[in-house]
Amino acid sequence: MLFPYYYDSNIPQKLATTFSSKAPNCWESPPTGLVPSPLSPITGSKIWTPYATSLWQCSKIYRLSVVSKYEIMKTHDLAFSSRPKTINGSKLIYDCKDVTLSPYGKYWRQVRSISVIHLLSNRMVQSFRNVREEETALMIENIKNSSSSSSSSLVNLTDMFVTLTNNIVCRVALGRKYSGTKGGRRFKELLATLGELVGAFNVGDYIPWLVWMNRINGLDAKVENISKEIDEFLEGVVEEHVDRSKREDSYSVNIGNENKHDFVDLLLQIQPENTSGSLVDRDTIKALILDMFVAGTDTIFTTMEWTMAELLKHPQIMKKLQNEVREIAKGKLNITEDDLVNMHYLKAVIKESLRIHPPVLLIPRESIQETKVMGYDIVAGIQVFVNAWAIARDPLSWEDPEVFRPERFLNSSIDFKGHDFEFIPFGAGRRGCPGTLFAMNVNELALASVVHKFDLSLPDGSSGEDLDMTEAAGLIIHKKTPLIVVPTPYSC
Ligand code: HEM
Repeated sequence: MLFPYYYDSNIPQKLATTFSSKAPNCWESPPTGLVPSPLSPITGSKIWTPYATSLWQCSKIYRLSVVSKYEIMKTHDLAFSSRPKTINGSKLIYDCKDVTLSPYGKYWRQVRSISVIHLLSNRMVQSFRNVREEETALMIENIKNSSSSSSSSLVNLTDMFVTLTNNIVCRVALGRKYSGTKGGRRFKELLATLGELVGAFNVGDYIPWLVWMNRINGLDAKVENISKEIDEFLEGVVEEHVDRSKREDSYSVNIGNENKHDFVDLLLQIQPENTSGSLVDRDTIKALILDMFVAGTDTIFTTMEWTMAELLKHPQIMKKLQNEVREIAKGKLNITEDDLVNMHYLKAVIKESLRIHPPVLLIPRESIQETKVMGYDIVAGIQVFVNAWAIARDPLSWEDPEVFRPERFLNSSIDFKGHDFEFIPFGAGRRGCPGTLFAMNVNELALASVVHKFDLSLPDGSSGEDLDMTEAAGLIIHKKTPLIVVPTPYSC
């Protein structure tokens, strides 16, 4: 007989970290911390929940995840290569026609490869270099202007990072910025709500016959309104591109020529070839655009925000980074991407930030076939959460895991590319993040430019130790409070 188990190392994270060293080796004993949810027989839900009654059991759940990360993401990567289809995800993202939420299969392979070829490949990412450099220079100018125009010289750095990432993704995906327009500002707000709703708990996913409750508690109405507004905005974007393409004489891809064609242009080019049973229909185009915003903007600005917060908390690390950046960029007005190649400490700082503050606790996977994990039979359709947060703070893999110490990456080959399973902020395997290169290019340039151009301090002379490092709840774990700083321009 097959028993479904639900591996959840996410509950409760901090407790689990504290007690993990006391956990017995779960290879030797059955994972008693994982038992069927007492509700399962009543609800008929396929998901069985952890039923931890003691701290010891919590720690066992955690240990299990430490071992099973290889099992899930390497040994049985194919078996766990799908995503659970949720009610909110289906309603908000065109029936999960995007890359992130679509179930494993031919369609997912096709849309993932389209997104990589037309936006996320090394070649495409390099071709957007001018966009990154222009937008970063603009952000630096804005920081300078905001600090001089406000009497208290305070600057909301979180806002600056949000605008930067939004503008970059808008320019490369949609061909222009929308931040100055009313529609663009509303789209930004809608994306924030959409992010919350995609990750929000929907009782119908777990207890299907209680789905009616969403009509009473207002969730259904909220989801419908948001998806309608987002669809109107995206329709407008696609129509604008269709009109433009009709006017252009030649409609060939020209990556070398200042990205004459953006992501939407390229998606529209694919569309006519597949008229019957088209894989890339209008909804797919809108879903893929949305995917790039949902997966690509918050994750990037969150990394910048946490990195900067840790630098403010650790002035010696900030100084060491500034010395590296200012030495390499000596005599230059602006940092270019060529300068980044030799900024080894910068790369170590960002890695350490991703280790201690991974922006995503990994998106759930779902089993597509019967498989045996660690001696346990798992049926198809079981959700699995791999907790990147807990894994990257595991004392069995990391010395002083709670300490922010970039030096640990300096003489180490450990990278985030999905081969070193103690550090997987971008996931691993078939469903690993395809936007890693895109994200790191934006992150490195922005962070290096800020520390190059400014000395930063906290308002009212407060010290880094006072900085609020509380994490906000949600799919993307950003800082609960925005990062407000006092920037003093540094004369290069
Ligand atoms: C620091 C920035 C980023 C982080 C930390 C991050 C993290 C992740 C993680 C953890 C996953 C799930 C991996 C798994 O299940 O194994 C993922 C998936 C994904 N990411 Fe990212 N990501 C980042 C930036 C981006 C960017 C910039 C884009 C695109 C513009 C992007 C597009 C995607 C997509 C499309 C998927 C779904 C892949 C699939 O299911 O096949 N990400 N990301």
